[in-house]
Amino acid sequence: MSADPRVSIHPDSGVLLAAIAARLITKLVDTQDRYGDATIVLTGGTMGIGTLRAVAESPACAAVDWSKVNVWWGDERFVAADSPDRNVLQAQRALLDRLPLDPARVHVPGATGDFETADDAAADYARQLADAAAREHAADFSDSRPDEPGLLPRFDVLLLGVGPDAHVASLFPEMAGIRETERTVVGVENSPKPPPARITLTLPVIKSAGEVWMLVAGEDKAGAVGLALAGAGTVQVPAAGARGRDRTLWLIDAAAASKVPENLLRKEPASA
Ligand SMILES: O=C1O[C@H](COP(=O)(O)O)[C@@H](O)[C@H](O)[C@H]1O
Repeated sequence: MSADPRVSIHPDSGVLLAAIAARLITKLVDTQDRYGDATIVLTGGTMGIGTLRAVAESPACAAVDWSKVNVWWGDERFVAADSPDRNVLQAQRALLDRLPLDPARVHVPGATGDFETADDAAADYARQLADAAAREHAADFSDSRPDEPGLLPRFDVLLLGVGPDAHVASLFPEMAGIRETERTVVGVENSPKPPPARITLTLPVIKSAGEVWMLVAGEDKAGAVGLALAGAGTVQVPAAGARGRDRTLWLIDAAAASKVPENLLRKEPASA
């Protein structure tokens, strides 16, 4: 089961980032109230890193118990650990370095110094996922947690940027990664967007998240957003397939919304 997309449009990218940060902080606080901890899957790119900067700037940032936040990445560029291209490094500089995170809860995809190929790093990240899921399920057989696919931890909110070609994470149109249905993580060796080698969660994993938030700004993304929301095929338009089980929220600015189908544009704001 997955939730149909809801669209929330903000006037420009500055307002959008502030709104996303406010939603995210609220989501993490609410989730910690319910479960004691909260799990977020981060994304790189303009909006992904911009969101982290906006969280860092928010006075409400301290409302979250960051020591009980589990952090994952939806994708990573397979480059040296200290490369400025690393989504992890950018996220650390934008926000994570200044938070009292528990290092055991921060799950970092591998870099070139540690693994020979992107596939090797992907296999390691898949193991990290499976280990976390095993620990989570062993600790909590009982109660209120929703049913989970066997090999995955609970993802409360998974953030995704969208490329002008409609890629999400490092799942690119027409490439092998977007067709993957068995593995949780795959290596990418020939990404059309540099750098060419990457590690990415696959679509079934993205769809296991409770909430998937699509963060998009700019006119160059309008075509991709319009196609995804019009229900294009997932292999051609990966963003069309990214959905959460409970909520799929498109948080976009007016420029990115210019080709959204009329029937999806609501007068009232999307419900929280
Ligand atoms: O390369 C990547 O691109 C996407 C989208 O980035 P954007 O700058 O066009 O917003 C990003 O979500 C992904 O994490 C990243 O590796």
